[in-house]
Amino acid sequence: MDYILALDQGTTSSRAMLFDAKARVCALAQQEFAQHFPRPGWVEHDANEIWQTQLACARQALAEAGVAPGAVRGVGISNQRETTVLWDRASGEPVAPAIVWQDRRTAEACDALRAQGHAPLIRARTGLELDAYFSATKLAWLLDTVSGARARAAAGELAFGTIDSWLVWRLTDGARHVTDASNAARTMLFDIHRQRWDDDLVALFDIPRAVLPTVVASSGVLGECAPDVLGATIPIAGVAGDQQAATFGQACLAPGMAKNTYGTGCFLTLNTGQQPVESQHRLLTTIGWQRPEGTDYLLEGGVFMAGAVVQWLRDGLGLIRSAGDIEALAAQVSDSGEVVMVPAFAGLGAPHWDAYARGSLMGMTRGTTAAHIARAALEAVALQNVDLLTAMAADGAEVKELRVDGGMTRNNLLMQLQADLLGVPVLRPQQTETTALGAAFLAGRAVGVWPDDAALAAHWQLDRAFEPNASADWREALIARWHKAIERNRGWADGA
Ligand SMILES: Nc1ncnc2c1ncn2[C@@H]1O[C@H](COP(=O)(O)OP(=O)(O)O)[C@@H](O)[C@H]1O
Ligand SMILES: O=P(O)(O)OC[C@H](O)CO
Repeated sequence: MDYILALDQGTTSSRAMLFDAKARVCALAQQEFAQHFPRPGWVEHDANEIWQTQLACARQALAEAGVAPGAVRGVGISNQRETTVLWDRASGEPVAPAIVWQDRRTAEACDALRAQGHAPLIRARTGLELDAYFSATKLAWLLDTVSGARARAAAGELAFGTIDSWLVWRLTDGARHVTDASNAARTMLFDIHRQRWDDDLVALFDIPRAVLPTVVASSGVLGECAPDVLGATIPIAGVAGDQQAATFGQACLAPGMAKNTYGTGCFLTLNTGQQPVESQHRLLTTIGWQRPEGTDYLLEGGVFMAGAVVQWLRDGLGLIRSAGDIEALAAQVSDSGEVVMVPAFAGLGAPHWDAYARGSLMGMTRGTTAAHIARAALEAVALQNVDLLTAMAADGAEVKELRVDGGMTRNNLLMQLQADLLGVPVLRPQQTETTALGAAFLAGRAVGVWPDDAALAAHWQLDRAFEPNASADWREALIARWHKAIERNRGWADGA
């Protein structure tokens, strides 16, 4: 039997999964690691802890499955994107804590670049919105702030990478300093059309070239694990950012196919084939995966708060004891009693991009209960995705059905609400570990475990389809009320 080991390095935990050639999970290991919030708006990770937890999970998955490392045909990596690591090439030690994608410390630097008129160039080259979310300003901040870093970087002593680069560096014992095109596309330094580092942007952010990794394909052998890391010289054969990997794992391999991942936030991606679609509605254009046969592009919309809203109802308000309880609570009422929640706790992402919006609950009366608030929270998650799909449609990219994954998709009420509010079927597959599966697919295709894309698509099995089943009047009323609430939230925080 052939095996592929998938490493899924997420924002809050590292996971490793061993898949067999039938795409079945043979073992799964997971370890959480520490989140550091040294100042308001700052989010940091210890890159060494990321590596240690990831390595421990990989070893544990192999041990639990009882599979000899030599039987693993390839390693695939999917990772939290944008998070920025800068390390010393000689010692292999990070020179500072990793700056996480959620970190807002460079928001003002982005405001200044916007005021200088750089946003259109950035969008044209990278497909991205000028925002602190992406790696470029984080890397510039590290180079400016860590003593001596810029000079050492220019002298070739330091290496920059997103988490994929960092893991490959450690897996290969420093032999390979690479990133795949889907991760490079999230740095705000990469020309997604020519598929190379962009000279103008590298100059704009004042990044020494020597610090950048070599960009490689998302599917293809890019190096080998050093023998003492996992006990054999296993090829590293697939790498992609986690949302791109999940799109691949959902077998959204043809233009027009879309998936939405409901985790802490929501990330909706639509495959637009080998043509990048330039959004006129503030969605992101990004590389899905680069392969020898070509590059597939995605349109992407991300919202910051989805499952995190449920966590807030649990931990912040104490309305529920566990995340799953929200379904029964919200089902006690047939509507939210006209209560609207705008979950802009960390500003609003696509398509609104308002860093200064803040969360609110509106429309409450003396009759409002916890059940109404719970229902409004689920509606808010679904309504944020309505805005994303509407923006995609306005960009000429129609979504006819939506494949879903992530922890929140267990919630049947939310899935039905989503279908009703979108007006398209929502399809939940049996295999919801799509991120790791996508990394395994990318690696497995490269080393011949699966002969073609049709073999991947054959592994997608439906668990349940949620069909839209609501009147247009109901839908339009909810969406109109939602937009009214969004308008009241814009620019709420000081500094706007
Ligand atoms: N039954 C449920 N209903 C609503 N939300 C849920 C449910 N189960 C889990 N969640 C939410 O899903 C999220 C976990 O999903 P997961 O895919 O593991 O997220 P991530 O990978 O971003 O950590 C949590 O934020 C949790 O609040
Ligand atoms: O680690 P996740 O699953 O929350 O994903 C994070 C995204 O890659 C951020 O862009």
